[in-house]
Amino acid sequence: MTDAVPLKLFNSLTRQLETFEPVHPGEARVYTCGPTVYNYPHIGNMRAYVFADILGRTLSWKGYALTHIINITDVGHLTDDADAGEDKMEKMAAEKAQSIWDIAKHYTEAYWADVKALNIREPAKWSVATDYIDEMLEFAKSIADEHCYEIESGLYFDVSTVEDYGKLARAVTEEGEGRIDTVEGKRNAADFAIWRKTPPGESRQMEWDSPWGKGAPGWHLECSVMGEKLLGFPFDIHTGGIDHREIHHPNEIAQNQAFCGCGGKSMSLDVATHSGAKIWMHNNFLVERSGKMSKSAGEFLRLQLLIDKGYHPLAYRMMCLQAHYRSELEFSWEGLGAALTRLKRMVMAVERLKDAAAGDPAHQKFAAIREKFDAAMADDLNTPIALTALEEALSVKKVDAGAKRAVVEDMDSVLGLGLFDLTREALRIRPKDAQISEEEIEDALARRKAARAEKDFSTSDAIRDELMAKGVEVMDGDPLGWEWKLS
Ligand SMILES: Nc1ncnc2c1ncn2[C@@H]1O[C@H](COP(=O)(O)OP(=O)(O)OP(=O)(O)O)[C@@H](O)[C@H]1O
Ligand SMILES: [Zn+2]
Repeated sequence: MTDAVPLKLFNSLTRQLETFEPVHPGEARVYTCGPTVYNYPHIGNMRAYVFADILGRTLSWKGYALTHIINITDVGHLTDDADAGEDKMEKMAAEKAQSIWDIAKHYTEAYWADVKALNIREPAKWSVATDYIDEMLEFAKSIADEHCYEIESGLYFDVSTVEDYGKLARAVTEEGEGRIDTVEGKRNAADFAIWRKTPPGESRQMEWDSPWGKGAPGWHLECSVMGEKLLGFPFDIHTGGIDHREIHHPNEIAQNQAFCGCGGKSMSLDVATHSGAKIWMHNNFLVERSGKMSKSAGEFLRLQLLIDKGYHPLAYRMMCLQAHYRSELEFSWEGLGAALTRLKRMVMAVERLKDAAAGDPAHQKFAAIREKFDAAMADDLNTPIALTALEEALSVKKVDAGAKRAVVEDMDSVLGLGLFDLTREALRIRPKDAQISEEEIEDALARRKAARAEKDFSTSDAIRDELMAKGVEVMDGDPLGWEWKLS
């Protein structure tokens, strides 16, 4: 743990790097927009949580007492973020002819499995949107008179009642009108529903009574309310994917301004605390050659697919860390393979340290490397550079193994690769469609080893060919000690 270099983070609201100064001394309170649990998360979604995890780990490492909240959206997120379309949860439940609660449970558990596999730390709380309906109604009531109006489809927020609406977004003012579906009776194109009424004659699986009739809360309201209830306004940092910078977060900010009573036209958003959170951070997208990875588009890449193809999930975490969170990252299988190899090398180097008792991380041989690591993380979470510092630490020669272990463990507590829990064997996953089991491979390799020991090279070669025919390539003298791979 170190606080040598002050932590600087990029605030999307001011578009500047800012030194982190906690609202409550010694504490860090972070809210992360969580998944909408209508489907499996794709690996692009998981990039958002790897990023939030790195942020949380860095704050802990810098010595702040962290309270991290990630919500689970189980109601209210429409198929179009800009306030149009159907509720994603209702739609999936109808398609699958299942209850929304079952859908939510299934996909929340699937998301948690990915969280675990990627070494993403558990937040202080997973706040589930439907557990906060009463609080949402209270929040909505408190801003309704001054900032909202009721029309047939629901209670709408009038964005012209707050100063600087859309400051966070880069595109809304130019594109807003064209992108946002018009709803009959809306005063401004960017106005959004904070309560959606159930249309007459219809019933929804999820609906609650409200002063504006039976219905369901708007997605933006949910995050404002859970952030306020669990962390208190203002809290330190609000995170999400870069798409949230355009609509979801500007709308949250508008509600927060209204709630804080600072929606009056004289209050500018330059006073950071009026937006509910001091710093708004956004990770860029994981993209495919064809564009942004998205599950709405049909086929998508799940973490489980990577595992089925023989890639350890932490290879994907490594891939994420190799890019800065604010850069786009293009997914490719080659890139994932390279990330796996890099992880393997680290795991092999760490294997030699496993027997050493952790020593003094302040050993002078590591001083410059530790400084580099700290400077990288403090520079808006520059994980690509931090990874190289970790590799440099691993390659320091003729040094006390205990000191090296302590330094590496400390760095890994920030990067979260779990190097001391991984083994070479654990990293070698047999693809699901492989024709041969791991035991069969190991057995063949043992027979081959025995044959070679007896200088029976024809048997040894025959076993190699036999394995090759089953898609397994024997790798004699592989510098990574891999022994075999699937060809
Ligand atoms: N391709 C991507 N790369 C990185 N982050 C992403 C990507 N797509 C979505 N996100 C982020 O993932 C998080 C979870 O999003 P959510 O569960 O609401 O999915 P979604 O918006 O319905 O997904 P999709 O847009 O793929 O249909 C959000 O923070 C969102 O900004
Ligand atoms: Zn949110």
